[in-house]
This record gives sequence, structure tokens and C-alpha cells, in this order.
Amino acid sequence: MTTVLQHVVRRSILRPFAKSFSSGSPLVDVQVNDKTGVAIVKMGRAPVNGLNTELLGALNDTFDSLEKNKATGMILSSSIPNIYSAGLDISEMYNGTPENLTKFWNTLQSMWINLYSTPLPTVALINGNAPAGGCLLAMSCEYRVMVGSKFVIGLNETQLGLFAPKWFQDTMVSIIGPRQTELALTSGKLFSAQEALKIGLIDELVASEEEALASSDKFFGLFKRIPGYARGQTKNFVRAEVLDWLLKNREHDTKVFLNSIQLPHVQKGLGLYLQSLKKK
Ligand SMILES: CCCCCCCCCC/C=C/CC(=O)SCCNC(=O)CCNC(=O)[C@H](O)C(C)(C)COP(=O)(O)OP(=O)(O)OC[C@H]1O[C@@H](n2cnc3c(N)ncnc32)[C@H](O)[C@@H]1OP(=O)(O)O
Repeated sequence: MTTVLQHVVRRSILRPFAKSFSSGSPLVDVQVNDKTGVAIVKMGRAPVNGLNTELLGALNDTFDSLEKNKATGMILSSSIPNIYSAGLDISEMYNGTPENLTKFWNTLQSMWINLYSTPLPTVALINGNAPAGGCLLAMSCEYRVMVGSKFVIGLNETQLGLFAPKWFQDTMVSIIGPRQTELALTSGKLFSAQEALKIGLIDELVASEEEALASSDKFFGLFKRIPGYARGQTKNFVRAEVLDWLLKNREHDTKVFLNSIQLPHVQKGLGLYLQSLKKK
């Protein structure tokens, strides 16, 4: 039997995300809790939230608008069952023209800079698999809650014959340290939910989205009495080193991406990997 208290708690978790806020894109749904000002941002690019230029741009615009409209926090999640994000859309990197590849990479860089440096408190509500770029999105938030124990998360780029760019790697180092990052990245490891929890790649593993929302509320609650400016500056200082590298090296990073991704053996590997995914 549900007690009154359980009912009230459940209602307060389920009902508040009532006010929609247009992201300006059909790929991103945004609901803002009109009592707390926390926004839940859900990626919805079927079938697997592949991060193409359009989705990355839409996420970037959403982060900008939430800041401008003074949201008080953001939960980044997915509306696709069992998928958080399959990472970068490989079709964007396969046989792309230099112009399209440059636009794709620059949009990814901008999205990451915005997400990583936002003064808003951020939670990744990881309700599905989160390989590679999906893991990067989650790692760029401040707190990670995974829903259900059947999903994997990690930077598996080496398994595709690629390497994770320095800023992907540094983001992971800042969470699980250099030793564990080196072990994970050189082998392209995808962590099970339990493994990710043990190593600190995720902060909580819960059984349902309801519980994940409650955990997020609790996380945001930590800052109730902390002045926003003090919180934001502190986050800035902690993240400065990782962020500054990309801010200072954007052009170099783009060149490395362009030169490497267009190598014939890399393109061949991407083509084979895409085929293997489609054959499944
Ligand atoms: C030495 C030189 C190196 C140069 C390097 C330069 C720097 C490069 C930087 C590279 C950085 C890369 C970061 C990345 O994010 S790469 C992407 C890595 N992602 C993956 O490996 C995930 C692949 N996908 C999966 O494992 C699974 O799809 C899933 C996410 C677990 C979901 O499984 P599920 O069974 O539900 O779905 P399907 O596998 O059947 O997929 C459904 C359809 O979606 C297509 N798909 C899946 N993932 C991608 C993707 N990342 N990009 C594009 N398309 C994808 C899949 O083909 C299916 O398509 P179909 O419907 O047409 O069959």
C-alpha cells in the first residue's frame, strides 16, 4: 500500500517538469520545473542519439538559452529507451568533405566548451548505453547517476582504431585519475554500471528514473544556500586546466582531427565498423 508520504514524494518527483521550453529543435526536448527552475534536457535523435552536427548544435543552443533564461540547474538525459548516446555519429566522420568535417568538429568543440564551463549545476541522468562521445557528455556534467545496471559507459575509441582527443582524455583523468584513464583508454574499455560506480566514473547507480530524479534534486539541494557566483567561480577554477587547453588549442585540435580522420586506413576502419554495426 502506498503511504501518503510516498504518494506526495512521488508526485513531487514526477509532476514538476511541466513547463516546456522550446529548444528550437525536434532533437532536443526541454522541460523546466517552474518551482525549482531546473531543466531536464532530453536528447531524442533516433535510433541511438548519434551526435551529428545538428544534434550537437541543438544541444549547444539549448545550453546557451538555459543560461540566458536563468535556469537553476540542468539534467542531461535521453528520451530514447536504453540509449544515452552512441557517441559521435560515425557517418559524419566517414567519407566527409574537409568542410563538413571541420564544421562537425568545431560544433563538437563549442558544445563541449559550453557544457563543461556552464555555471549551472549539471547532472547526467544516464538512462542507457554511453560509449565514447556519450561518455564525454556524461563526464562533462558535475554529477552522474546511472539508471539500471545493464548499461555500459566508457571511451572505447581505440577499439575503432581511433584515439580519444586530449580533452576527452583530460576530462576522464579529472574524474578517475591518470592511471585508471590510461588503463581504460588504451584498451578501449567500456565499464559495466557496477565497474563504473566502483571506479568513480559514475556517482550513483539507481533502479529507476524516479530515483535518479530524486538523487538529482538532492545534488541540486547542496547549492541552495551557496551564492551562485561563488559556486560558478569555484567550478571554473577546478575545470580551468582541462578547459583552457582546448580554448588555446582549438585550431591545432581541429587540424589533428582532420589530418587523422582522413587517413585512408582510418577511413577504411570506420567503414568496416559502420558495416559491422549495421549487420547486427
Ligand atoms: C590513428 C588515427 C586515429 C585518428 C583519430 C582522430 C580523432 C578522432 C576522434 C574520434 C572520437 C570519437 C568518439 C566517438 O564517439 S566514436 C563513436 C563510438 N561509438 C560506438 O562505438 C558505439 C557504437 N554503437 C553501439 O555500440 C550500439 O549501437 C549501441 C549504442 C550499444 C546501441 O545498440 P543497439 O543494439 O540498440 O543499436 P544498433 O547497434 O542496432 O544501432 C542502431 C542503428 O544505429 C547505428 N549506429 C549505432 N551507433 C552509431 C554511431 N556511433 N554512429 C552512427 N551510427 C550508429 C547502427 O549502425 C544502426 O544503424 P541501422 O539502423 O542503419 O542498422
